Amino acid sequence: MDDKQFDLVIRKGTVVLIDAVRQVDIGILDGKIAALGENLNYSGQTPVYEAEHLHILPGMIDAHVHFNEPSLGHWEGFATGSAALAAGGCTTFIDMPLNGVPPTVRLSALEQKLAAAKGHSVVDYALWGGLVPGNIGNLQELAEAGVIGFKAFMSCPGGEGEDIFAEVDDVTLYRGMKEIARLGLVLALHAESEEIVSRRSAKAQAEGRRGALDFVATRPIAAELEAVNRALCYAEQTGCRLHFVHISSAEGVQAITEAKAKGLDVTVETCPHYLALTSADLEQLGPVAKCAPPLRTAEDQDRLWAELIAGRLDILASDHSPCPTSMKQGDFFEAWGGISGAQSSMELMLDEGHLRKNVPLPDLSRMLSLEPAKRFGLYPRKGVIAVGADADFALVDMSRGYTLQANDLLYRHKHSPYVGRTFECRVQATFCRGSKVYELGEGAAEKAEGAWIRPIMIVGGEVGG
Ligand SMILES: NC(=O)NC(NC(N)=O)C(=O)[O-]
Ligand SMILES: [Zn+2]
Ligand SMILES: [Zn+2]
Repeated sequence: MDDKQFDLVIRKGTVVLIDAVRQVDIGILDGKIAALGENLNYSGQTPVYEAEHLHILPGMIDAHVHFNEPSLGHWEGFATGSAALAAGGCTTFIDMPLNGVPPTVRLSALEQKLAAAKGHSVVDYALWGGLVPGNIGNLQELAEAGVIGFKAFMSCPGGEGEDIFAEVDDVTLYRGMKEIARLGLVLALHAESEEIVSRRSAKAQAEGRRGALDFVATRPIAAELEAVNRALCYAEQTGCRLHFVHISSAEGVQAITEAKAKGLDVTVETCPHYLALTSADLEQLGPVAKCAPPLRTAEDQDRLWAELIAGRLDILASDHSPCPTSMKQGDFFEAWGGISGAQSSMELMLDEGHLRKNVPLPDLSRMLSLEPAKRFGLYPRKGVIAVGADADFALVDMSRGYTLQANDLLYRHKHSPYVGRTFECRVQATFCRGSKVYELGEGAAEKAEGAWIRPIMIVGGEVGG
């Protein structure tokens, strides 16, 4: 008997590999991919999932979500947020250090975050720490505990209360970068100039200009570009590795691409909403589509697509920043800034990118899974379909169209700018470490067995994590 034994075989799916798409069987043992190949041998008792009509991609690694626990679980929590991600083909997320209270800016807060997550997430997760004025002395304890990197805001993130996540001043940013360089981690930046944004915003509101396009005009591409260039200047001086979150413009991508050519260790993320929605949609849909940086014009969006198609974007992430529906109504300046989109990221990118624009599946998968895994120390365990990696997959039906209804959403609050949108493909099932965490028609798994993943990294020459 040379039959290999597996816990599960996923049979005859069209599998997206790093540089090819092939119809193969996947043999899974102990949560890992144990074999890949045409017509694997296995015993008659082995459970089989028939995937002949499905594409199989590495599970998305969503490097940018805000799940708001502890304290703001009534906005979104690990249970509902992770269920929505599973329904969207995501198998690992990295939770931002805000808008939970306290924000994840010191060890005690990280412990509260971990306690809130434990036993509630259906997919795996890693955590961001935060860099804010006054906490540079806390970065090391957070790094040692296993955060994936640090996040800072160059403009005011919004939110209320005492223990708020504040934007960095330039001195904190510079000194924080020096410390993060020493710790060997990445600094993720929300890059918009507070100076430009706050002045324009105050003026527009004082003059009673409060519509969708008035809001957009307060956060121009120039505000993004100025912040990107200032941060790149500090990165060059400090040697800090940078990751720019949610870059909304081709200009921003180009500045980052030039910095890479100069040898800086920097990566760029955009979000599906900048590729799928425009400022005209914001006018039409209302504050449900409000985010910062804001949605751009159709021409700007075309140029961002051109950057993606040229291979100059590293990471696609949702920036799921949910809130109660009541906070997404009314005035464009007062409504919460943040889009609920986590469930739709992969379907949007497959539909808009692959089915409509012919972006090859391995290229999309690189931005959805491989690059985030590599950048944040999760590779080779995650981010790829290869023998030895975790059995994390999205099974997608590329010919099953549907129109998204609010009731399809598994978020705590069932709003999204994509409700009513028709998708040409649909996630059929999601597996995390070999366990099915979602199936269309059944919903997300009842057992929340997602694990906290710490980065595999080199600190001062020693392997940590
Ligand atoms: N406080 C937030 O969650 N902000 C987020 N809001 C957005 N993007 O509109 C973000 O990532 O900047
Ligand atoms: Zn942001
Ligand atoms: Zn965000």
